[in-house]
Amino acid sequence: MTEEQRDLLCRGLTRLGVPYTPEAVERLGLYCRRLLEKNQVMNLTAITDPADVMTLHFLDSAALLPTRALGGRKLIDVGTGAGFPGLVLRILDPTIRLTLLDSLGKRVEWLTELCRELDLPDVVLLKGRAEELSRRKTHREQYDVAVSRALAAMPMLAELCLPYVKPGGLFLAMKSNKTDEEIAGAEKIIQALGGEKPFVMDYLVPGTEVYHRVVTVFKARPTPGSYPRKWTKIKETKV
Ligand SMILES: C[S@@+](CC[C@H](N)C(=O)[O-])C[C@H]1O[C@@H](n2cnc3c(N)ncnc32)[C@H](O)[C@@H]1O
Repeated sequence: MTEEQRDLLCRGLTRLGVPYTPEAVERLGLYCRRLLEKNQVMNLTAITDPADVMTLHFLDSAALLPTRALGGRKLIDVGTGAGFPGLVLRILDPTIRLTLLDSLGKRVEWLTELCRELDLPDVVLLKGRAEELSRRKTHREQYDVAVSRALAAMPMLAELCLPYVKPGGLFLAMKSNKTDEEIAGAEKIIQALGGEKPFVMDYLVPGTEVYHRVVTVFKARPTPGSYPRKWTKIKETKV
């Protein structure tokens, strides 16, 4: 990582109010390098400039840390892709007990290799479809927090994520700030899945002029056994 990139990252973390150690910054530097190297041969991200990785991937992911009590929590990142936001959260807060889930075997294999190289042996990696794995006892309502970014529109996303969350836990969806309609359209299904009315908070991604949003759903009740439905049904959900 160049001095400039390190500066961009550290200033952004400070602006977000996220504490960091030199080890965490080193790990993020290596993560960025491996991501861009692998991206030459495997589709991991549309972002190819290291400075944009610092802001639009790392700082955007880190924006979940200051406002939410994630420390010590069991957290699942659903549809993690190249590890966003989950792996960034775990690097910056080593007390998070992290599971990364994705349906694409090649991405999960790459993440497994990356976690080995970053010396993060406690990160659990799962290959499978979100709507199938949440039916297993070992995953259903076993997590304090489910997070997800850029996986699906809010009504579908809620059905993919809320079944993982224990009653009393949280579902955090990372969205663009132009999602009022899809969030309003998800209220009914969120309630059916055991969640309360979503709470929306917009933030500026440090080092950019981009506003993103965190949608927080508190899970008040268990998810009925009829959810999640099969993918063919889920995707018919109107936005
Ligand atoms: C657009 S990418 C977003 C990746 C990452 N969260 C990010 O923000 O950069 C969506 C990811 O979700 C995965 N995915 C899509 N449908 C899924 C499902 N039903 N269950 C699990 N993963 C899924 C895809 O393989 C892909 O890696």
